[in-house]
Amino acid sequence: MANEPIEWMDEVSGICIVPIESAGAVDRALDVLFADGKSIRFEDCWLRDHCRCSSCYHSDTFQRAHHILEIPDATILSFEFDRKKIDVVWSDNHKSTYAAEFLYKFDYTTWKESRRLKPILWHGNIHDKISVVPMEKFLKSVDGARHVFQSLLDYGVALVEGVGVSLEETEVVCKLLGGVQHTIFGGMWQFTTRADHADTAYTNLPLAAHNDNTYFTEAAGLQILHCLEHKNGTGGETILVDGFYGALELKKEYPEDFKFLSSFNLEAEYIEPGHHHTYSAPVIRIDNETQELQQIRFNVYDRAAMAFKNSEECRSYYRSLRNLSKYYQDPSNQWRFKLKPGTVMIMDNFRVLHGRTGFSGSRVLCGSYVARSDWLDRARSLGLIQ
Ligand SMILES: C[N+](C)(C)CCCC[C@H](N)C(=O)O
Ligand SMILES: O=C(O)CCC(=O)C(=O)O
Ligand SMILES: [Fe+2]
Repeated sequence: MANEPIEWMDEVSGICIVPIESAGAVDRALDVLFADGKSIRFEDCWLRDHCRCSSCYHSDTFQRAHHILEIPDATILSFEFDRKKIDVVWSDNHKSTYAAEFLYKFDYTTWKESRRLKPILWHGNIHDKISVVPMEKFLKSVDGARHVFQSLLDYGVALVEGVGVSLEETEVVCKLLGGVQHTIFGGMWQFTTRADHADTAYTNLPLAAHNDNTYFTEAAGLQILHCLEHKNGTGGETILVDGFYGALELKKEYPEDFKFLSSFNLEAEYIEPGHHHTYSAPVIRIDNETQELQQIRFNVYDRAAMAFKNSEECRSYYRSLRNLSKYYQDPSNQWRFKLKPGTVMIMDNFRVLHGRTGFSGSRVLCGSYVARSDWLDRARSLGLIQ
């Protein structure tokens, strides 16, 4: 009798329950069969923890009401179901109701898939693929905002044009993206060749493609750059490259190096008077279960001096970083363009690497960071991700 459907329903929200005898306990789990044929097993501990009654769950704050130690280890005494819900009576006489739509979301494969970000890999010039949204639209319409965030989710880059050429106007963009993230560099920053911080960004030297903040426990989520002026000089071209594309090329061609960079904790540091940040983590962060890419933490300049446990580890470090660098330094993988006053560039610092060519003349940029949690919060509120 176990796992035999009692009844088939004719709609996805219809549910059909079968008691199971797994582990010899018919009352320790429910098998719920949905009309589309999907069957999901819910353990009784999960069901009790997910009771949505007003004493178990505050529907106004969306928080559980009980500490995990207070949730009784009760068993299911009886249950009833119809197409829309299951009513459960527990051994301590508590009653719970579970809506079919609620339960349906917890099919593991569907749930895991719904949480997956789906970056579109790119190399070379992607000007025609990314969103270039006028400031007015970004500011005033949900549609405009969705375009910007969708482009960030897909390609890790978006442009907003028609922005007033000032730090204040740029700040409006940064706030709309989730809010200005404060760091040792400030909130909104403006920089030129004056050495306001002990960093090569504040010079006219070239910067090879890199991620910022590899030395923070949590790197900035987005980096926003707006070139306010560049006069009496040349150079200063922006370089962007998809960190995920390079990492996956490495995985194909040098699987050992991919393995090394996704497991070895590389230390990065930032030092200036009064500050000393360091952080150790893999250059390529992946989801251990799905193997999906989560973050690239690549900055050849901000690497700390390190000791290695043996010569093999030391040699792997240099070999794998050089091999990964080849993809990032390959001009055919890069998108190079000149930032113009009025166009704000936004990039996903967990994925896309940025750099610039050396320059002469007076070049002034402003911008800010936005925390990853804050921009994903906006994207989620706009209905673009779960
Ligand atoms: C604030 N501003 C963006 C101008 C500079 C950032 C500092 C750059 C640093 N080397 C890093 O890569 O994290
Ligand atoms: O000057 C630029 O275009 C970018 C410099 C840089 O890497 C940074 O500000 O993080
Ligand atoms: Fe940078």
